[in-house]
Amino acid sequence: MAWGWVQARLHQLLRQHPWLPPHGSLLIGVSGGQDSLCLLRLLIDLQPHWHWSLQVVHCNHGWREDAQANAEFVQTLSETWGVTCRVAIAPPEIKTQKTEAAARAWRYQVFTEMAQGQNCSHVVTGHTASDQAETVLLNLLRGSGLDGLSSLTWQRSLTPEISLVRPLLWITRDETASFCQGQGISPWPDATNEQLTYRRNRIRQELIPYLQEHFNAQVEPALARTSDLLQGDREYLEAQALALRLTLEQSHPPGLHRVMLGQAHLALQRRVVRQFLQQHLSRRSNYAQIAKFLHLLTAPNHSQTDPFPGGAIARVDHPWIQLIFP
Ligand SMILES: Nc1ncnc2c1ncn2[C@@H]1O[C@H](COP(=O)(O)OP(=O)(O)OP(=O)(O)O)[C@@H](O)[C@H]1O
Repeated sequence: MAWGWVQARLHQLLRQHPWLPPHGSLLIGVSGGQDSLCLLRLLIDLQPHWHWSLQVVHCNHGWREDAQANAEFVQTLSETWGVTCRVAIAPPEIKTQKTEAAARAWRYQVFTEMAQGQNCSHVVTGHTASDQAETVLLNLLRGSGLDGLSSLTWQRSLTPEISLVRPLLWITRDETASFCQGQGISPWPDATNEQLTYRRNRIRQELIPYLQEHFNAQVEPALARTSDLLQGDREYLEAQALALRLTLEQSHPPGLHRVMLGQAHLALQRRVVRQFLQQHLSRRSNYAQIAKFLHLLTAPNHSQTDPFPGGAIARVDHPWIQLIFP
């Protein structure tokens, strides 16, 4: 098939960025909606040039009455297009819980385990600039910092061996819809997208159209660009914070040198503490937890925090702030 501008643009992008290497083994997450069908079609069109090995995974959450028919649609279409498709069925707790967060966590677990089982080095999803714009707005309204505003990245690690790649962050949902229409592809309608009960859908269906009409017709690519710019800043700050942490960390008991940490800029202090807590408490800390740790920078000797989740406390043993486990 002759390439149109969408295939050409993706091909050019992948030549500029080594996200999906030639001969790579790609596992493509396909819901059956317009974005992931556009992604699947594009990767199939580009495959003869890149020599990828392609497989599809569909996650059946079992939430909707048409879930089984949706799964069969993805399976049949993939196989018609010559790509093997595997369907994962959600465990009962996902079916009953019905929260977006639980469903997403389960999906990423399926992606990771299936990629490991099928020896795939890359998982590919169909997130678009529209998803990125919605994520920026959602997180901005929650009071996120740089990290939340740049969370939908082009690439991140699922495991040390497996990357998650989102190569459609440059295209909007309207453009994937036109692409599908132009190719004669009829996506599976997702009834949950129509419900305004989910905050993301309200942003998609009410806030973005309002912003497009009254502020910026190109608000989706504009917010996607904001996210992209911030991604670069975040990577830089994280690298600086890591380098600093390594110079002021002791391991037994885990601690940070508070005099040296106190001399750093607040932006770096917050990141160093977050990295430190994440490493030793094995969970992400929030703004309040980081603030109470930083409070110890100037507190009297032997001051301590109340317990972090899991029971550990931080305590000043000058010149160190140490983590003490129960
Ligand atoms: N049921 C599914 N099965 C397989 N892949 C899926 C499924 N749902 C979503 N995906 C993949 O994830 C992409 C984004 O979908 P969607 O925006 O609905 O997910 P999300 O929950 O917002 O994910 P994220 O948390 O990563 O933003 C899709 O283009 C597709 O590649």
